Amino acid sequence: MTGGPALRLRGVRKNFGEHAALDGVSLDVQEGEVVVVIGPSGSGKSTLIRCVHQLDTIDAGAIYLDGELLGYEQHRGGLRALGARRVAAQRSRMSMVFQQFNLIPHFTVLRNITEAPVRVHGRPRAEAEAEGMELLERVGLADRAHHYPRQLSGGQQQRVAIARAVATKPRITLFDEPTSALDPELVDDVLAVMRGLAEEGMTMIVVTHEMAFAREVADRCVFMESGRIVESGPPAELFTTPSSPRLRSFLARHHNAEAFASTVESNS
Ligand SMILES: Nc1ncnc2c1ncn2[C@@H]1O[C@H](COP(=O)(O)OP(=O)(O)OP(=O)(O)O)[C@@H](O)[C@H]1O
Repeated sequence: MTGGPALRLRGVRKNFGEHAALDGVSLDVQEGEVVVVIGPSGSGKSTLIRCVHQLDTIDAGAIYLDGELLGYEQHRGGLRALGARRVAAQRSRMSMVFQQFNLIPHFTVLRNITEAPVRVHGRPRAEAEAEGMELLERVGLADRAHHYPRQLSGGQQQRVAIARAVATKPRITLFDEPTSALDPELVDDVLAVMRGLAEEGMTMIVVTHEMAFAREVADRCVFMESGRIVESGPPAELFTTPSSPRLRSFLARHHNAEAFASTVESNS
């Protein structure tokens, strides 16, 4: 730990062919901060956190975790890419929760959670299991510890995936639209688990279309468009007095969609 931000992005660029999915993104995430990334489809939100987690390599700029450059090292006055083992070691200090929960089907719920702490972080199994049970308690699934993923609903599987992500005590947890593959009635339980982690001071970046979650839980909201951060700030400011016209029209579209959904709900 450095006393600086937990995560720092400077001028990050990611190209897919001719197209810049990230076009010079700079962002600091402080320890304990919850940053929620919003923006239209294709604006680069997922690419941003995939680059942080080193699932995608970057084409320019730099990303630092606790002051350590990710993916590259100084070599003969320039930079060279790190080997796979060192990248894996850096990645093991972060966790990511995906849209699709990807639990290992032939492992029990508890084993899904303890596998990385035991195999990657060398924790004694008994200790990892005790902590795994505590985590399951926190996500409301202690009674499912010895079930298999197929015996759980999508929302329950996602809560297990979140417990798995935080079991390694990551410096930062990245969420990529964690509720968008779920039936609407399962979304709230997952968001409640994430809200609990935020209240405990976990450092998080959350990509989501859940505007109420962004408004209520984010310390800072980042609005992206065309691979750039157009505006960022505390949600109370961003949502009430957006300065960019693009953010204003994005919020209006979402507001209309939410108002429509609540009318349908109250009429049903
Ligand atoms: N593997 C890939 N190959 C080619 N283009 C890609 C790839 N991944 C993303 N892109 C492109 O990069 C841009 C940013 O995509 P990204 O998935 O980051 O957007 P997003 O804001 O997360 O969108 P959504 O809200 O729809 O998930 C898009 O134009 C997308 O088509």
